[in-house]
Amino acid sequence: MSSYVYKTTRRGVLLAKTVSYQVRLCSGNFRHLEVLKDENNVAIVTMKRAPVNSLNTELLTEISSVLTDLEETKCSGMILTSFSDKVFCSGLDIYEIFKSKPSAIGTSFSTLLEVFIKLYGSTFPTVAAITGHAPAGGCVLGLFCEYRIMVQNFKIGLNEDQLGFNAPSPIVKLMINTIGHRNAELALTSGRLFTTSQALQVGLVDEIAKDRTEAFEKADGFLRRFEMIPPLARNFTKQSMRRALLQDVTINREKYTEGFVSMISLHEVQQSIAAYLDNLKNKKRNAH
Ligand SMILES: CCCCCC/C=C\CC(=O)SCCNC(=O)CCNC(=O)[C@H](O)C(C)(C)COP(=O)(O)OP(=O)(O)OC[C@H]1O[C@@H](n2cnc3c(N)ncnc32)[C@H](O)[C@@H]1OP(=O)(O)O
Repeated sequence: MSSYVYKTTRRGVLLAKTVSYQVRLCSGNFRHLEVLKDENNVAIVTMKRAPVNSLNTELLTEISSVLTDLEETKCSGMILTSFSDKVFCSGLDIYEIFKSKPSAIGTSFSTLLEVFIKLYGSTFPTVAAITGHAPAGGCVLGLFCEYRIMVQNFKIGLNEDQLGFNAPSPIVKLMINTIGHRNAELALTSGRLFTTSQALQVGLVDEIAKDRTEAFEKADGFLRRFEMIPPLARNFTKQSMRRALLQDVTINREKYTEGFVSMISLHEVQQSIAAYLDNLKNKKRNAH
């Protein structure tokens, strides 16, 4: 287990260096996730696929399976976060969509849609504690949650156009629902990554935190807003707000997957991804 775990108290979530009697590690054999639950049955799900939490099929499958477990055990809330103080999640694992077999691209995307259905449609309240950069699929994970708290001085957004492909329509809808049509169109067509403060201004995130500890305090504050709200009523309202998009993704999952695979497999798109990866490597080289 990592040296830091999150100790939850009635007064808020605090960083602690040791496992408290109040916090228990969930059962389940996860390679890329740590799942802790407090005495109030709030789960803290920490992605820990070093170095940048890129979403490969294995990590996505683990997230999906945790979400099933949290539903079954009637979890009262969930905080999704990262082990890293630099990157929340770097999006889909580019190496699973670059020069890959259509079946592998399809599996990866379809598993992301499974996470969409379970996380966006969860019966319990969800909050993302975004402790670092959240490009593309990283931003998407945040958007699946109900509330986003982001540590200052990082970047978040849907930069798919920079890689040479477009964000699929359920993601476009999610972005429109969150920041409005005009802002979404401007952001998506340019593959814009927002700084934390720009993201707050436009409504892509709900609160800014100065560091991880504050992000957790605020996440806990968000979950505690519902202490006096009957969970059944809360969930009915949530589901009614999210039903249309959830039904669309559930019914058309296969169609969206086929569309994504066809688009990613195009020669021009593969060329753009190659150029993007070169650029990423050059940036790293020049930084050293
Ligand atoms: C209904 C669902 C619809 C979903 C629609 C589609 C959704 C998503 C599509 C995607 O998510 S495509 C992925 C897009 N991701 C990005 O553009 C992010 C690219 N990465 C970065 O910008 C940076 O790496 C970072 C995240 C800001 C971190 O920067 P840092 O300087 O800390 O680290 P690096 O040196 O750049 O990277 C370290 C190491 O990780 C590799 N890497 C980074 N991102 C990815 C990734 N997404 N997939 C795979 N690998 C990644 C990077 O190449 C470095 O590797 P090495 O050079 O060390 O081998």
